[in-house]
Amino acid sequence: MSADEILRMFCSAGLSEQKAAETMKNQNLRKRFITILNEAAKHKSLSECGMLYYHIASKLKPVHEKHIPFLVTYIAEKKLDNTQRLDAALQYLSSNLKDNVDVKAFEEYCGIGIIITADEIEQVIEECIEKYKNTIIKERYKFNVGIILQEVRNKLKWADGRIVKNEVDLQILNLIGVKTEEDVVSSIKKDKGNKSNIRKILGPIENNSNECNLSVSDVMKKLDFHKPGQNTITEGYIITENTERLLEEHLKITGGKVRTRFPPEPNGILHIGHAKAININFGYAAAHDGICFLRYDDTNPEKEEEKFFIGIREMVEWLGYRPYKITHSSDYFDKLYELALVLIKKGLAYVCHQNQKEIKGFNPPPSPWRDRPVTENLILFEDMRKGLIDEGQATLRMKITLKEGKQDPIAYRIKFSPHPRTGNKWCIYPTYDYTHCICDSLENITHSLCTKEFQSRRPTYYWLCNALNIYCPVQWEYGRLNMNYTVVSKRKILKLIENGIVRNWDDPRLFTLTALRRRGFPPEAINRFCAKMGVTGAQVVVDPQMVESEVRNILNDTAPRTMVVTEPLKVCIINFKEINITETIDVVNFPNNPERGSHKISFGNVIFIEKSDYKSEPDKNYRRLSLNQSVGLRYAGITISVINEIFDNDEIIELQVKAQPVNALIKPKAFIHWVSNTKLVQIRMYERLFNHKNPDDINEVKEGYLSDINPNSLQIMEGFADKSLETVPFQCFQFERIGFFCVDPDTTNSLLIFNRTVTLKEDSGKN
Ligand SMILES: Nc1ncnc2c1ncn2[C@@H]1O[C@H](COP(=O)(O)OP(=O)(O)OP(=O)(O)O)[C@@H](O)[C@H]1O
Ligand SMILES: NC(=O)CC[C@H](N)C(=O)O
Repeated sequence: MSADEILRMFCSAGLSEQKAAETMKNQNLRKRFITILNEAAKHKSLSECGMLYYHIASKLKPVHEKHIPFLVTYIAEKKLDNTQRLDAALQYLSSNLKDNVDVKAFEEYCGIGIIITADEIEQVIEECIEKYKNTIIKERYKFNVGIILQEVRNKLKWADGRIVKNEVDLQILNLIGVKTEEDVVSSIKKDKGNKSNIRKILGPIENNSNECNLSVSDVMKKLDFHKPGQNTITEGYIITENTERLLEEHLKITGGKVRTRFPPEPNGILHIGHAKAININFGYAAAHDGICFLRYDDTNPEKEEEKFFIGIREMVEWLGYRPYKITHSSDYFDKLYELALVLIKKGLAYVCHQNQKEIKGFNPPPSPWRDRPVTENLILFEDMRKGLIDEGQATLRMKITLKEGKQDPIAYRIKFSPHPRTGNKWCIYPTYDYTHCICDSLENITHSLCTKEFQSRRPTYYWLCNALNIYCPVQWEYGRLNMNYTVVSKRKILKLIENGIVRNWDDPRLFTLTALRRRGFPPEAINRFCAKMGVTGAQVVVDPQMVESEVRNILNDTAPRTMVVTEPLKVCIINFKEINITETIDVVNFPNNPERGSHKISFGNVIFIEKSDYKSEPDKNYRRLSLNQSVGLRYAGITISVINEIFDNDEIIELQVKAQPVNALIKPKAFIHWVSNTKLVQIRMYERLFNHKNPDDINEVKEGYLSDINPNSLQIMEGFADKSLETVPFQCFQFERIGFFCVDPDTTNSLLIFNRTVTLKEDSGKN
């Protein structure tokens, strides 16, 4: 057939001229579409069903081409009559790889024969609209119609999507009338809001975490990942003649359970971004009754240190997760080496002598050693292993040309560095591209979840598993989580430490997990924050307030209250003996929940209040203590009025006051906190470490992030707590009227040290 004839055939199947021309350019699609149309010609159904034929032509995987006549018959007989059923058909074929299709199971899977009437659709939609009636009336055209479409889909799986959508629109219109000008304006606003919405959902990875307070488990249950064993239905998965067998073996080993892994490099500490990865991997497994490995990805020996292995595990456990098993990429070094020999023998890997510079960049020249004989490759690879070739003089490369032009990724390189676990056994170490997929395969991982930047590595991942004929897991990618006003890169944090800007990796101004623990962030707050961020394909960049607000939510319920004065001013009650008050006062730990216990504090003739709670001559809105205004003391049931101010030079150093019991007549405008029998405490007040949102963006901070330090990021104060206050490191308290604070592990017997976790409100300011 001439090109013109083919074009005409495509157009008569219903393609526009432009679509037909595009199809001509795609060699595989063109060929497959012609085959399908020739098959369809036997049924004389070309013009009616052309678009459905095109649908299979564009979606059919090469291994299913043998099923073309089968599918065409179903389409021609109007049994597969819409794209929904067609997609189900393709999905069925991908998950059932046998040559002979089980017709009964197939028809059931595709809903063939199920007829859904317009009346049924109308009725189900009516019920849904009734359910959401109040919200629809309130939100009008801002209401998310997707909720109703999804519910209808759940109830009437095979209803025609277009008919459903039209009916939903119609019923909503009947309920709330046509769009008003206000609806139009607010929907424009909403659209603008959505543009900056960090939780933009991409691809099949979805959840509605912005809906309400979902837990990690709720979010993970909603993710639309494949079920174990259903690898073949995922996009881009490569099916070979071994796939079916390998998947069967895989399912036998796993018992059909979800298996994930969290694979950090033990070359540094974990940060807030890793908390997301931990929650996704451990959380997804837990939510599906599966298991998750903690696998140290230790293939760069010179960067790895024992303390990082320990620190990583500690933080995973601190977030509340228990690995099913702890493994290391290095556990598989022998196996990886054996498989490298297999690859070489298959002619799929070769020893190359190009240096790093030569193979860098886009479209580098092909290696002149690409076609060297297998025997020579085996000898040279053995020389590499024995340390007979110098570092940088040879690599083992995989023979795969990727779409993006990247060619032959490196599998092994020479490094004369001892490994923290395998010592001097190896001087060749496998790369990420070579190691990761094989380790995933050996551990029978079902979902290899990683960040978006690894998407371009997916082809190598799939290629290598298939080249070695081993089980191939499915890789899913999600967006990284980044935080404004901080840096998380290990190199940059190290610089901050070296320059004495922060004290260590766990300095509470950083966003490493150890720093957040030291600052008093409860792990549940971090997990909830991660749940709120959701699992999307888009990179998420948030301000610290987002996580801080979760911290407040948790600490409100868990941190007992106590009174601590951070900038003390001495107050002497001159009529103390007359007021007849007990010297020990019982204070509830949680005022909203008195049954959760109380603690005792002392009261006496000398107390300390905050300097800022006294102003000699305040403005008229000031509600606390002044020369002419009394103030109440929390829990003591008395008010104090100033009799005398005592100065040292210009500074007030003491107040003499008279106390009176609070009663119906004497009701102060405000009650302040105080401490009487004191214990010295050091209080470390933290602010953001950097002034700019993106301190490491050279466009924002010309001189670099080291020049962007907020000079007030740490202020150390000395105050008083009640002498009886007992604490353990990391314990959190709510200091009345000030904020949430956590006991720093630097605390000694003689000095209690607190870190400010967060202020009480996002924009704190006392009146
Ligand atoms: N900011 C982040 N957001 C979400 N996941 C992350 C983030 N950083 C790392 N991860 C994921 O955590 C897992 C372990 O990470 P690993 O320590 O090897 O990463 P990394 O990229 O070297 O981290 P970094 O360089 O930021 O310290 C990987 O799956 C990685 O994709
Ligand atoms: N696939 C992944 O999750 C990547 C993990 C790997 N340790 C890395 O970040 O380099």
